[in-house]
Amino acid sequence: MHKVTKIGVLTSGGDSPGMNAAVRAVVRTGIYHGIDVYGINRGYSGMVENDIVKMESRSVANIIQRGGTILKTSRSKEFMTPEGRQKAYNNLKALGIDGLVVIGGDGSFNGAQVFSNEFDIPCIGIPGTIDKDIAGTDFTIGFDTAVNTAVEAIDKIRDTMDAHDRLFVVEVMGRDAGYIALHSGIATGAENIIVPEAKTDIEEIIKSLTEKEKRKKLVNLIVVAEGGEFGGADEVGKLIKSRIPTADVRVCILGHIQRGGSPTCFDRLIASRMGFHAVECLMLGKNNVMVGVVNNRMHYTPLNAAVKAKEKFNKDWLKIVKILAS
Ligand SMILES: Nc1ncnc2c1ncn2[C@@H]1O[C@H](COP(=O)(O)OP(=O)(O)O)[C@@H](O)[C@H]1O
Ligand SMILES: O=P(O)(O)OC[C@H]1O[C@](O)(COP(=O)(O)O)[C@@H](O)[C@@H]1O
Ligand SMILES: [Mg+2]
Repeated sequence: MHKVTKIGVLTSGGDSPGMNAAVRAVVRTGIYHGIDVYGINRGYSGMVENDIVKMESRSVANIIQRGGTILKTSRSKEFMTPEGRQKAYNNLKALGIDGLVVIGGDGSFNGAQVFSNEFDIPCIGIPGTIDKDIAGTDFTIGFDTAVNTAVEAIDKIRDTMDAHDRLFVVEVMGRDAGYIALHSGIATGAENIIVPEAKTDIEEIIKSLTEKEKRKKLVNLIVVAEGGEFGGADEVGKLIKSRIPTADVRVCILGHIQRGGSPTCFDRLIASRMGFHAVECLMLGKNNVMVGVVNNRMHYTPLNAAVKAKEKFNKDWLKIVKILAS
C-alpha cells in the first residue's frame, strides 16, 4: 500500500446533484483509513487562493440528500496558467497534502491531468456532471437526477401541448453533449431530438411538420440540447416559424432547474461508491485515473481517455426515436 497521509477533495466546474454524497464518501473513507482530509473550497480557485479547511466526519453530516455542493464550485482562469497552478501546489505542499480527489467534468479532469503531470501530487477523478459527457463510466454523478427533472418538466409541458395541439420546442442542458436530450426525449416520447453529436435532417422534420400542420394537428414535441446543431430552442423555434408561418410554436428552456434538487437514489449510490474507491485508488498509488462504474462494477480509466467521450455517443438510439414517434 502506498502511504497517503493527507488528501484534498474539491468539486469543480458545473455542480451536479450527488456531489455532496461523493464528498461525504471521500471524507469518511479517508478518516476510516487514518488519513487527514481537507476540503478545498470553490474548486481550483480555492486551491490557488488557499481556501482549504480540514474536514471531520461531522463536517459532512446531513448532506447526502442535498443538491449543489457544500464545498462550492467555480471555473478558475488562474488555474489555467502555470503561475496559478504553482500557487496551488505551494498551498497543498504547505499543508502536506499528498493526494487529490477532483469531482467534476471533462474540464476539471483536464486541469487535474495538467497539474499531476507538473507536480508530485497524484490526482484521482470522480465524474460529477449532469452532462454525462465522460468516457469510461456508464453514468456520471447528477445525470440521473437531471434527466428525471427534465422528464418531470416535459411531462407537464406535454399536457398543455396536447390540449392545444401545439408544437413545443423544449431546450435541455448540454452545451456540447446530447445525453440529457436523448434520454429525456425518449422517455417523454419526443417526436424529434436534436443533439450536438449527430447531424439532423431538418428538411425531413419540416416536411413532416408541414403535413401535420395541413391536417391542423401540429401536436409535436422537439427536445433540443442547448448546444444543438442549429443553436438552442429559440433558434429552432424561429427556424420552424420561418418555414411554417402558420404553426403555433412555443419554446421552453428548462435551464438550471436541471442542475439543482435532491439527488436520486441512483446518484447517491454511485457517488458513495465512487468516493469510497477514489480514496482506495490513492492508497494503491494510482494517479491520473478516473473512478467510473461500468456494468455496475467499479472501473478505472486514465483521465486522458475519460475526457474523450464523444466517441461513445450511441446514435442508434436516435433511430429508436424515429420509429417510436412515427
Ligand atoms: N487545460 C486546462 N488546464 C488547466 N486547468 C483547466 C484546463 N481545462 C479546464 N481547467 C480547469 O477546470 C475548470 C472546470 O472546467 P469546466 O470545463 O468549466 O467544467 P467541467 O469540469 O464541469 O467540464 C476550469 O475552470 C479550469 O480552472
Ligand atoms: O454554469 P453555467 O455557466 O450556466 O454552465 C452551463 C453548462 O453547464 C452544464 O450544466 C454542465 O456542464 P459541465 O458539467 O461541463 O460544467 C452544461 O450542461 C451547461 O451548458
Ligand atoms: Mg464539461
